[in-house]
Amino acid sequence: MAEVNKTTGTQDRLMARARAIIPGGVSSPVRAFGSVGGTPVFVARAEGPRVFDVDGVDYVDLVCSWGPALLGHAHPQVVGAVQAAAARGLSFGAPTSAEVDLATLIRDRVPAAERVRFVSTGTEATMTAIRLARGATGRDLIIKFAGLYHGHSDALLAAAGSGLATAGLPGSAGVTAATAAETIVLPYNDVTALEGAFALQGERIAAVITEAVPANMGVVPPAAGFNEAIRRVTAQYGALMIFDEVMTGFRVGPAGWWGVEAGVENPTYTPDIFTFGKVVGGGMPLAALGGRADVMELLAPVGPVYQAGTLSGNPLATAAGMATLNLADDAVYAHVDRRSAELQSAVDEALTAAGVPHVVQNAGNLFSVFFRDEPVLDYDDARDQDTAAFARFFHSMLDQRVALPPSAFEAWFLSAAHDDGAMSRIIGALPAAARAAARALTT
Ligand SMILES: Cc1ncc(COP(=O)(O)O)c(C=O)c1O
Ligand SMILES: N[C@H](C=O)CCC(=O)O
Repeated sequence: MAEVNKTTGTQDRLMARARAIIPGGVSSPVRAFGSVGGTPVFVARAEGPRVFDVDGVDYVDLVCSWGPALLGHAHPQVVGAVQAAAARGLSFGAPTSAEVDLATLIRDRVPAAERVRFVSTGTEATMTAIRLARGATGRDLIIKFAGLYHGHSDALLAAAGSGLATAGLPGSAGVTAATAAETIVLPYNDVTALEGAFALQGERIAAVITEAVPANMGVVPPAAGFNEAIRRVTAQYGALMIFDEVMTGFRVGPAGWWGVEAGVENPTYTPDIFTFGKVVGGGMPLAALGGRADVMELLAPVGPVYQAGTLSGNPLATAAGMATLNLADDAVYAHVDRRSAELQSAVDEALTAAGVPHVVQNAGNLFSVFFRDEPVLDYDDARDQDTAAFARFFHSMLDQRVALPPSAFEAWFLSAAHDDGAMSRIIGALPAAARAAARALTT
């Protein structure tokens, strides 16, 4: 096997070429290693729990394409379904039976998604959900929570998590003051702030959008009753509840976080609109929104809320999504849950042994590690961690051929393909990484 070469050679030459033609060298900022330093790993191929760089070095992958690879990379049946679809044509710009089948499968798993519309990215799904809520209510304002990320549409970039949290940015240039003024940002897990915002301007608020479980400032589980409180307050004021399951949908369980927390049979709460992405497209560009029939039927061509997409419902993407959801049975979720619990304990043990302040937080199989010793309840807490210690931890893991998300603000992802071999490499790497983090402690 090739030696790891993290500072010279192919990766650095590629990054130099990339920077000269692509801003920052990357197609999405969080990949750029900006907060951890060093050169990003250029991936040539991936299989099961591993990615292989352009020099042929393999890494056990805890990024999993930021969530979609629930079954592991290049699952033969998923790849086969995509190949078969490709042979029939790449894109038609016309309806297909595969879209109907996938929409039906989504509704079978999440019955509250009474109607489903396909788009290509999570950003489009949440952007459309906001427009739909405004169209349904005739109101302008929306509420989002600080540290939560819903993609990069103008309305949703204020105090956003993910790449903005990683770079320490409060929002984005290029968003007009008028747009920003229509987004109210509240602290997460704070029912009093939510009730206060509605008491002040409830008749102007179209929707509250929330991640089912925030996982873009690290994983911050909703406090008991918080999602129910959003449902209660929005219903009281005639606003809609948009439940962003782009990250959690079909990953934390067959019916996403809603299935885990509210239950599918007699749900304790039911959002008006759900957004899905990542796993639902099986690694291809596909996302969706779904929800109450009367609200969803406001979308064009039935209703007055316009939304469209040349590649929406693309046949390769629907084939990948269909194959993935068909394979994602109870055994897959049980495996990912078990591996996640195993890894959480091992990280905790290694960091404790090295004397590194930390807290491991999870919601189902979704988890992340904060380099601080107090629980994280909101974005202020999440930002109050030792990111320098994380950077050292990250690079030690990478040197030992384990690829973590290159940010202290992202979740770690496992898959059904993470077998004993993959787990033993990860767990074996943890003590040295924890000692490296200990040497970097700034507090
Ligand atoms: C919860 C959540 N919503 C929306 C998005 C946006 O999805 P996409 O990157 O596909 O636009 C993401 C991830 O990027 C996400 O994690
Ligand atoms: N946290 C983001 C999505 O969930 C990371 C993906 C990206 O923005 O590139």
